[in-house]
Amino acid sequence: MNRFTHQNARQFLFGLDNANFLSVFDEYCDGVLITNADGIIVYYNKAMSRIDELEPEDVILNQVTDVYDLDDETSLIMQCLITRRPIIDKSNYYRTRMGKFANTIHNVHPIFNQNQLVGCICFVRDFHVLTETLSIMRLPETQHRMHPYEITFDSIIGQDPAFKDALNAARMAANTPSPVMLYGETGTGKELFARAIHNHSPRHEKKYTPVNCAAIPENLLEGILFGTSKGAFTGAINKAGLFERTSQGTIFLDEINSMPVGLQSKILRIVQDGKVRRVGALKEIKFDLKIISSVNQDPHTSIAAGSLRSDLFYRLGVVFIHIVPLRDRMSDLPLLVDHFIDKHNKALGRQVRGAEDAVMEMFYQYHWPGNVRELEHVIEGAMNIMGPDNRIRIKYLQPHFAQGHSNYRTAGHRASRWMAHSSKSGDTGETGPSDLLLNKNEHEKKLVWQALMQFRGNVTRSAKKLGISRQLLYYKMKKYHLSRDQFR
Ligand SMILES: Nc1ncnc2c1ncn2[C@@H]1O[C@H](COP(=O)(O)OP(=O)(O)OP(=O)(O)O)[C@@H](O)[C@H]1O
Repeated sequence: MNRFTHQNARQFLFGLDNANFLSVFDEYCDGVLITNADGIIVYYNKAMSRIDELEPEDVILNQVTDVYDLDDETSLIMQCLITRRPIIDKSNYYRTRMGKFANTIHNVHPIFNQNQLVGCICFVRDFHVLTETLSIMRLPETQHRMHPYEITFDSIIGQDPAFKDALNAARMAANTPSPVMLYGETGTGKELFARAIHNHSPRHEKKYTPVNCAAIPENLLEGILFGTSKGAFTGAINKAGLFERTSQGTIFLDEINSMPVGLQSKILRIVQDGKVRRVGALKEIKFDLKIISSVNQDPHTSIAAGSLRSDLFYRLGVVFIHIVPLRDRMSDLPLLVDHFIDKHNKALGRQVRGAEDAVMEMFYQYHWPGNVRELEHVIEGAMNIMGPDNRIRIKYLQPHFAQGHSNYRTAGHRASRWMAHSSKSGDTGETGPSDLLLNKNEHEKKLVWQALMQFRGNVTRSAKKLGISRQLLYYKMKKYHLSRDQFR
């Protein structure tokens, strides 16, 4: 018989006077479990007891590996104690020794007392609710502020040649059943492309299901995608997965390179067979879907790193579309800025006319790690605080953007595209400190380049911006080996 109580256990771990804070956890919404340095459970709250369906009295002062059907390798608590490092947001699928299965997210932290490891504290969030609903799909971004059905290729802004190629490829692929893989950094518009493909496809009246593979715990993903069958595991119910439920529509597997490789092989098999089998079921069910997937890392790098199966890449990347990052299509900046000002004018009932030159200059010089999404947020943020003014000015930019911009410049990336261009054209951009003429030329070339970039090679508008005649601008372009086509 277990003769220990909570109070004994607290004393066991921390000593009498230091354990009063533990009462905070008694009613805490998530499970909380504390062990000593040997993995002996010394605290176990009510939420934990509900998740495991075990009584604290049966658990406290037992070894973790005796309570759960886990060993030193598979128990996150034991791993935390062995490595002495925290384990953050790790999904877990475990079984208690009494046979209860649980789907959880674990956060486990080692506890040190004067540099001595004395135990660990484990916070456990129950994901049972998710398995019940099986509807963990990512909702389309609210920022679209456009009904998803309204997203067409016309709502995707960009004239850059590589970007237009991507749009054309997507437009053509919308009419075929072949899978499409979108590759682009965060915020480049992958979801927008996926939605436009669906809306242009013959399947547009059927369902469109976006699934954020990175956001769903590994152990739930299989059931969510393929469905579950009663008896597959304790508590499992008959439920169709998203492949089945999207019948004849389009499924968008976002960030497929974050999906566990084991599950990637299953996806490959079912895509090849055109049939899906619910977890724990014998019967296979046919499906007919357009599959769009996305990767946010160069697939060849992901394959080399082992996070993407090459066979899946070749299967799903039949049509492979690269969406270029914003920093590589800066000629689209004016268009995008106008588009977002217009969009937020409508949303906020404003009449903002544009951004002042200094803002555009700043935008050109920035590297936009968050791509178009970041640009939109910067504009929206400014429009929220500019009062009745009708131009976006530097003072309205959010401090974090100004900070990010300044960090980027201080890190030596100033006008990186400019520098890249200078070195490409054989001009290193380096000037001796006393070489005034060279410095002047360098500065002039930079201004010409920026104006042409801003107006996408339009000489009349660029000359006007620079305050010089068109003839003089042509002369300067010749002098600096710049052609209009470079900026279109
Ligand atoms: N070319 C574009 N034209 C208009 N809006 C765009 C464009 N590209 C992106 N956006 C806007 O930027 C935001 C982010 O786009 P989206 O969610 O499609 O990016 P993503 O590549 O899927 O990002 P993540 O990988 O982080 O999910 C959305 O609000 C979208 O409307």
